[in-house]
Amino acid sequence: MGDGLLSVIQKLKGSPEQELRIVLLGLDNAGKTTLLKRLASEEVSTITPTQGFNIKSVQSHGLKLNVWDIGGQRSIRPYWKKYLGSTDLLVSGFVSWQELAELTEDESLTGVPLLVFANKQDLVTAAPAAEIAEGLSLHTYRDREWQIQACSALSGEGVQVEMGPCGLCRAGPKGLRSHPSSLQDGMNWISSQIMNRKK
Ligand SMILES: Nc1nc2c(ncn2[C@@H]2O[C@H](COP(=O)(O)OP(=O)(O)OP(=O)(O)O)[C@@H](O)[C@H]2O)c(=O)[nH]1
Ligand SMILES: [Mg+2]
Repeated sequence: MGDGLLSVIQKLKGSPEQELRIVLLGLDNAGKTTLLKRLASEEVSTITPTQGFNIKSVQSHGLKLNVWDIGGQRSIRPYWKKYLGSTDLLVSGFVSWQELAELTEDESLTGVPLLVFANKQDLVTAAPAAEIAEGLSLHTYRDREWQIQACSALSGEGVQVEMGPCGLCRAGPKGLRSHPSSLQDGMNWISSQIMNRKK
């Protein structure tokens, strides 16, 4: 973690509690509920498909993160946009670039940072984060901060991280770098993004 990020987090610790709304969106079976439960340090072995939505409040670096996990089944997708109002951060994964572009065009998401979790990295069949970033055309997102975070929500482990134009972290020679605990780093990134927005 860079010194800059660390100092932002340290500043956060001394500030009064702030509440943030984070929305998790993605196709069914992507692992959103598993990620939500992992973030809340809950058991992740018995999770069923989400019919509507789940909300959990997670404390991170003195921030209260109200995380909304929206079901990704086809029948629920038409309602996704109803959940976007007052969003501070959009977390996504496993949507097509068209779906992501359409979602992020929603005016309630103007300038809202985007964190993409490239989940299920424990599976040999998982697409690498760089491939997902390319598939989603993340490099074309110039009007918002974005980050792609490879992880396994099941194990809580992360593999690699690549960051967008925010400059908090420079990509390595292949556009990726190893990272020991990317779920936590994802939360750190969220905290720093929000802090910057609230300044
Ligand atoms: N191998 C592996 N399996 C995972 C991972 N994350 C989630 N899963 C599994 O994927 C399945 C779907 O996970 P969910 O968390 O229910 O997925 P979801 O995105 O909430 O799905 P919907 O609620 O239908 O939108 C479950 O069987 C999880 O155990 C992961 O990182 N690795
Ligand atoms: Mg779910």
